[in-house]
Amino acid sequence: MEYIKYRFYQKASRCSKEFQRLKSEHADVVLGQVTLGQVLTGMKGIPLLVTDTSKLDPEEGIRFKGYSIPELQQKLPKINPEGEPIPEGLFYLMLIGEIPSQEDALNLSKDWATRSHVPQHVFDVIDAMPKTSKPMTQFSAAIVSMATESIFQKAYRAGVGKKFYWDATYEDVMNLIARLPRIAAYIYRRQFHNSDHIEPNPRMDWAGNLAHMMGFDSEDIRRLFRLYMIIHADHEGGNVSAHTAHLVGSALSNPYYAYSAAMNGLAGPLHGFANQDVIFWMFEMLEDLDTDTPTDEQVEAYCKKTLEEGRVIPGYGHAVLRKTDPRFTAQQDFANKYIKDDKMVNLANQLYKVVPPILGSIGKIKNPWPNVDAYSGSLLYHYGIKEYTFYTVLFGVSRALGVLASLVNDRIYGMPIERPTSHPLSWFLEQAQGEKGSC
Ligand SMILES: CC(=O)SCCNC(=O)CCNC(=O)[C@H](O)C(C)(C)COP(=O)(O)OP(=O)(O)OC[C@H]1O[C@@H](n2cnc3c(N)ncnc32)[C@H](O)[C@@H]1OP(=O)(O)O
Ligand SMILES: O=C([O-])CC(=O)C(=O)O
Repeated sequence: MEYIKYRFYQKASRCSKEFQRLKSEHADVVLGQVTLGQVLTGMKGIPLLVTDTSKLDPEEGIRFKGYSIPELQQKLPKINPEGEPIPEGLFYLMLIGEIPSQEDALNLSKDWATRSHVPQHVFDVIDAMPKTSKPMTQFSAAIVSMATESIFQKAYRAGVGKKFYWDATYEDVMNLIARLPRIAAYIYRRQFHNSDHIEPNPRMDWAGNLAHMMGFDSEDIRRLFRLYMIIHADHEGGNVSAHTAHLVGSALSNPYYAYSAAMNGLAGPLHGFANQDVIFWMFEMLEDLDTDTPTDEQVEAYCKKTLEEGRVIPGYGHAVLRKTDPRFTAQQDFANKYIKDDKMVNLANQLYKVVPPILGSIGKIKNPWPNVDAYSGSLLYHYGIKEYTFYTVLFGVSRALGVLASLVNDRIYGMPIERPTSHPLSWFLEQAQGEKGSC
């Protein structure tokens, strides 16, 4: 058994026993109460999911296996000591629970490079789609079309026993993660560079190779991509993309099905689509105001207009966070360090000053602060990746790291099919007021 798989098995099989023990010995433990308010506002705050890769604190933001983003920037292995850590190290941490050595991270890079061959039919599926289909549509279709390769599906059909499901899932997950950069870059070059494709460089790291295949070979962009792929990788288990992969996977659908479904959720404007929506909205603002350097008053007026039209301010607000997202701060720090006087970066900074008081004054918005999406587009745009309809695909490449590490955990823990209970609206009316009403 290869080293990382063996390390994972050693660690996770102990946790798997704990999971099973809790299930059999402590099933009656009460974890909390569920209020009608929680049911009617998207099940927020109900402790319903077991996810080991990361945990989100409303005030502090995300921690991956206990490590904050600044800690990861210090501790995870780097290729360039002046740069950002490589995402391979974060995947290792989320899967195994330990900060990897440089050698561990580089071995993972090599492992993914050997798994990165994308079957021709996946490219054919992409090429068969009209150019009018959005990059996320192509991404999701490409991923599901790769289910032909699923080792888990074949193993299941062959009658492999439950306790080996994790092994086949692990293989699918590693292959899928290894191939996503090639698929994403293929979509990018097809859509925006006349199908002038660039072959992978098997000697490069996962994120650097993605930049390379998209046509960007500067150290600046590699540094940005490594940061981007780390900060978007996971956000505990309840966000739409992670929860979708977990739910679909719980039916023992193979990882390709589960991750394609997750990408359909990420493509929604309240979730990952916001990172392309932010830059779209910022350009719309500059056009409407007919200036590249609006005053705070002009920006404020435009935000109010957006709200009056019944739209959300993209990149602001969060279902869990109640403070500025540390992923926003990491990107702002990056911009402060490496970027001088850029139009869209300046506007992102200006919005951070102007938007929170406006949203805060409305009253109903629980979090007036920026989330990760408020900054990412400005950075990508600055470095020449101007085709913002593609941005969510980059998010989708990154999110695989956390979500698919969790899927391997799901299978080694032996998690059951997920199946909560539903009731008609009349039942909830009856619970609340003693009578069903007319619905
Ligand atoms: C990677 C990510 O997925 S991060 C999130 C990316 N999404 C965005 O940036 C889109 C803009 N933000 C939003 O729409 C929301 O803040 C969400 C979807 C992120 C969270 O939604 P919720 O948990 O429902 O937030 P909350 O409880 O604060 O919502 C209460 C009300 O405030 C509104 N609200 C919340 N954020 C905003 C915002 N940025 N602009 C305008 N209104 C907002 C909600 O639409 C809701 O209105 P309603 O009562 O009329 O339906
Ligand atoms: O946590 C959430 O609901 C949304 C989010 O920020 C993410 O998935 O990265």
